[in-house]
Amino acid sequence: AAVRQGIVDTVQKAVSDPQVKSVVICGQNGIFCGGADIKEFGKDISGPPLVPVFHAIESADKPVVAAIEGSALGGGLELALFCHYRITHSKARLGLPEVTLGLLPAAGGTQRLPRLIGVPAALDLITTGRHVTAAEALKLGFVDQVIDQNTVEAAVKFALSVVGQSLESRRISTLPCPCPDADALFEGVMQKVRQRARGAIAPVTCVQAIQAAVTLPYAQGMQREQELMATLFTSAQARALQYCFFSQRVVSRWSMPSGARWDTSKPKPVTKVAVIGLGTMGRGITVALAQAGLSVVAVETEQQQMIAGQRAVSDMLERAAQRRGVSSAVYRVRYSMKLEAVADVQLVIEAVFEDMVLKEQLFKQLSSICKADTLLCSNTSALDIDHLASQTRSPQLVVGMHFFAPAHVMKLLEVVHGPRSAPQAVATAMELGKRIGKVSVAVGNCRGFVGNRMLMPYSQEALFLVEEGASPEVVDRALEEFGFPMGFFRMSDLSGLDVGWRVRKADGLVKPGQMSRVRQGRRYCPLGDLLCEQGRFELPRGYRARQGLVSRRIDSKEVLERCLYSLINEGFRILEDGIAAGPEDIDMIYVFGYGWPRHRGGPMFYASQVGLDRVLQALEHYQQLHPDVPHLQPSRLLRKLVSSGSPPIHRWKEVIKKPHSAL
Ligand SMILES: CC(C)(COP(=O)(O)OP(=O)(O)OC[C@H]1O[C@@H](n2cnc3c(N)ncnc32)[C@H](O)[C@@H]1OP(=O)(O)O)[C@@H](O)C(=O)NCCC(=O)NCCSC(=O)C[C@@H](O)CCCCCCCCCCCCC(=O)O
Ligand SMILES: NC(=O)c1ccc[n+]([C@@H]2O[C@H](COP(=O)([O-])OP(=O)(O)OC[C@H]3O[C@@H](n4cnc5c(N)ncnc54)[C@H](O)[C@@H]3O)[C@@H](O)[C@H]2O)c1
Repeated sequence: AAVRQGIVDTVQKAVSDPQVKSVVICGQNGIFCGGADIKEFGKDISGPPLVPVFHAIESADKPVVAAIEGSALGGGLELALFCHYRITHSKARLGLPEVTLGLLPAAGGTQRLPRLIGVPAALDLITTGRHVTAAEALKLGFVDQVIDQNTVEAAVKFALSVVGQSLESRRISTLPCPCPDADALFEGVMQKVRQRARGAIAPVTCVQAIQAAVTLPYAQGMQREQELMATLFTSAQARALQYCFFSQRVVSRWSMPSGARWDTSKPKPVTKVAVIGLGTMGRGITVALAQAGLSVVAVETEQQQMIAGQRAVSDMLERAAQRRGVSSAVYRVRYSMKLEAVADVQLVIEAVFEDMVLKEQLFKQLSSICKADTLLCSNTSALDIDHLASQTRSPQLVVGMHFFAPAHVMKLLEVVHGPRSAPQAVATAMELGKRIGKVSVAVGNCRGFVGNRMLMPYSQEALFLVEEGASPEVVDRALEEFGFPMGFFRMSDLSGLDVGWRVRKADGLVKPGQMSRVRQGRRYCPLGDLLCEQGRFELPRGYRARQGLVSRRIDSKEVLERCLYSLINEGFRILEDGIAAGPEDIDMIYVFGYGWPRHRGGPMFYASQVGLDRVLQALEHYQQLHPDVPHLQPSRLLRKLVSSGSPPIHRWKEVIKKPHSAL
């Protein structure tokens, strides 16, 4: 509000003062403007509205120049689009990211950008919300000059040089918005955007707003933009997406149950890293590290794997170099079949088979080969980090760095601390994650950590539903309509059914050829094991007949409630155990690592929106029907929150109060 008032007052003064011949609008401290203050949304918005004053800028009879440094995003770029000229520093980033917040650019962005750069380019920028470099903005035609010098000085010089020149062609509102074959274009775009949006409404509404720029005169288009914004502004999806924006920043301010925190723990400098194992994960991790400019030593003991791994890493780095327009020689990766090659690195990431005996042995070896202050990290999916730490001479320097496949693409990194992990070790792993572009979340040590631990009840429910009569397609369809890119069964097929099979075998759950539906004292579905044993895919019908199970019709409501609420229930247990510091940590893990639809804000935020009492009631209902399924037993924390009146999500920590560590 204060910035808006400042703009209104100053623009009015500058426009009406005859002494002023031209005007430059700039930001402070090297940043033009990040757009509207998202924290104001959802509250009563005070202060003056911007659009009328923006129009006063455009209709001024003296040149107004935007001097863009740092960022011009959202309302910031819209302000610049009302200026007559835009001078931009080469390092600036520009864009209309409102769609990522569940909104549309409502200060004229949807009506003005297409007039300036054409409808197809505007559709791309506004429906994806992507940020572009100054060079791309120049190429697209929405900035006039890109410079490397002092932007404000250059803009002032330019503004003085154009005094007296006609501004007619510089007023975007007066430009036409040509779009040949508009109907066909919008039909095609709408179809693509709907598919990509997976249920998100903002991208679709952005297309409708841009269509108004083509079909309506400017003033009516602006009116339509406001009406469409009003439908998004108070939507649950906008709330969820804005929660994600802030949560992504909250999780970087990590803390440990011991009280250690991000702002009191200094990371160690890391320049040289080793990756052990060049399989699926080791390859992606090597690429992610090398792309961030780190020197990497990759160790693999199997000749064939070494050849295949080296080729895969080189190909990925070659493509990355082409995209960046540099030589692949900038990436520093050395390969070795001997573990001794890692002797001088500052940090090791182990990515060998998921086998505790193998990992134990490797950590013992690493502990004697590496320098005493080397950080030893494991990419294990679920194994006990503390046990691995106990194999080394410096257990305080052991943490989990749990990447997600493909590791050079997926944004999530779980940094797992054991009871003995030093705050500096956690700080170093978190900092390294940030450097390689990951959203890093610090979590406690337990089986499966946060993400995979919550996935267990979810996957079991998916199988139980098939036992009871749903087809795998019915389960997947419900989950995909909810917004997951893939349902449980498609995802299992893709990652390989044998992955979970091996984990269940290691847990002693698999009994070859046996059909018993109770294992280790609780309900169990052996369908996945039977598929692996027999290499067959159309099992459920015969299996149900042999088990004497009567098939029933299951609707998508039950699929969602059982799969999602059991996953959420485990999330509450994780909070209770102090494994995750807060609901934001769980939500960011699910959004960035497990394809949870961002416009639903993550599982814990979703539960808060559905209503905690409704989640509790549903769990109690299913628990009564399935008393042999412990994960349907509502967690104590969920009950406690409901009996405390279901406080909003940002106040849950007050109810959790003293999170105790289960370690
Ligand atoms: C700007 C960045 C690129 C900077 O990145 P960097 O990595 O340097 O830093 P951080 O990301 O860590 O950020 C530092 C700090 O700042 C906070 N922050 C950043 N941006 C914002 C922001 N826009 N608002 C609030 N706070 C912000 C961030 O949280 C950090 O804080 P912390 O406490 O954690 O340290 C990067 O930050 C970035 O990308 N920011 C977001 C940029 C963005 O998305 N901008 C778009 C905003 S939406 C917008 O601009 C809308 C416009 O179109 C204007 C619309 C006009 C208003 C219309 C209102 C009409 C209402 C009609 C409905 C009527 C309803 C009815 O009828 O009822
Ligand atoms: N695949 C996934 O989706 C995924 C996701 C997250 C975490 N993880 C975890 O990452 C680890 C690796 O998984 P993966 O899928 O990459 O396995 P993988 O089978 O694809 O690769 C493992 C590699 O390690 C090599 N290796 C075995 N012993 C070694 C040793 N002593 N020294 C050097 N190399 C050795 C093997 O030859 C193989 O190339 C596991 O702990 C797994 O649980 C996997």
